[in-house]
Amino acid sequence: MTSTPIVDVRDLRKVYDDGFEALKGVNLSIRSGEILALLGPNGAGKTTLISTLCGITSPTGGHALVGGHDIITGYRGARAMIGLVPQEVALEPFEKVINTVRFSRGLFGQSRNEALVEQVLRQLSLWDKRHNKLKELSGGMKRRVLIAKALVHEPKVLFLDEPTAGVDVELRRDMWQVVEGLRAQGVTIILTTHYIEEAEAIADRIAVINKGEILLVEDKAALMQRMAHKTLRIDLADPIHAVPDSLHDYGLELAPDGRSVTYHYDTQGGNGTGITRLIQSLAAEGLHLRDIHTQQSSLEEIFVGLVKEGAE
Ligand SMILES: Nc1ncnc2c1ncn2[C@@H]1O[C@H](COP(=O)(O)OP(=O)(O)OP(=O)(O)O)[C@@H](O)[C@H]1O
Repeated sequence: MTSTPIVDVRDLRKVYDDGFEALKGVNLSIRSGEILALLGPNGAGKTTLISTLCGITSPTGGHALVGGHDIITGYRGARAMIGLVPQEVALEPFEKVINTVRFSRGLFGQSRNEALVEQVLRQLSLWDKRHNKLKELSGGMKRRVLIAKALVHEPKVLFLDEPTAGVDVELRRDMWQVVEGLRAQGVTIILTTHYIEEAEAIADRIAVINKGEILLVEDKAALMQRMAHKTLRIDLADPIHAVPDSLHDYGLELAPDGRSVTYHYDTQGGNGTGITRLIQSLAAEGLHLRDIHTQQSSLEEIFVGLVKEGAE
């Protein structure tokens, strides 16, 4: 089933004034109601992509629609649907929490809605601090204020640029809960992160970006499935020319020098890994083992591999 994406990015390009090509034809369809994690190393283009979709930076090529509104020709319509929590904490230090959140609604031309302001502040555990000045808040609370500002105009699509950069583990988990809660309300969430753990914890899908190009967009569950895949390399005491017929069912790969065989297995398989049986079968064939090595393809490895490939 294909439904219309809430954010549809087609061949989006950005060349900065100094000639730097930060987005090299990005294509990305974001589904309504999903949490998409945009994962990439420093300088990959994550902020540029988000800023472009939010109308802060102008693209130099391509198109993007947010809720069916073109980000350039339908700027107002697109912007009205979007909430942005920027990476940098830029708040007026002497302003009170509740006022800064109220003003945010006004900025979008929306009428006062005290009930909503209260709801958002409570949701982010800021209600007790509502009369505090921003300079009196901790770093983590300031980040929550940024989220409150983004939420108070009831966005359908929320961009979070590195929401948990530099915050402690506990607050990171709180933030994840906030994000989950928003998703439950039907908000589509796009978050950028360096933390693979964060993408693993909350994303429905993961997009990997490097050097201005999207390298992969995949359901997290499918990526995790790949993670469950492991390989076992068995070094043999004496080289062999061919895998004995009796070992055929294990699907072993023989190294070209005949000194090792590789076995693939799944840690989530229902019938165990088969390793014990394999080792017994090797012994029954009179093959002696010199060493064994296991390897797991983690999301981290997939990510590092992709980024390295892209660099070549
Ligand atoms: N105004 C600008 N002028 C020229 N180059 C820029 C400008 N803004 C960003 N860049 C470059 O574009 C590239 C992408 O930057 P961007 O901030 O989008 O990356 P990012 O993926 O968000 O990185 P990080 O994880 O470090 O925040 C970088 O090489 C950066 O130096």
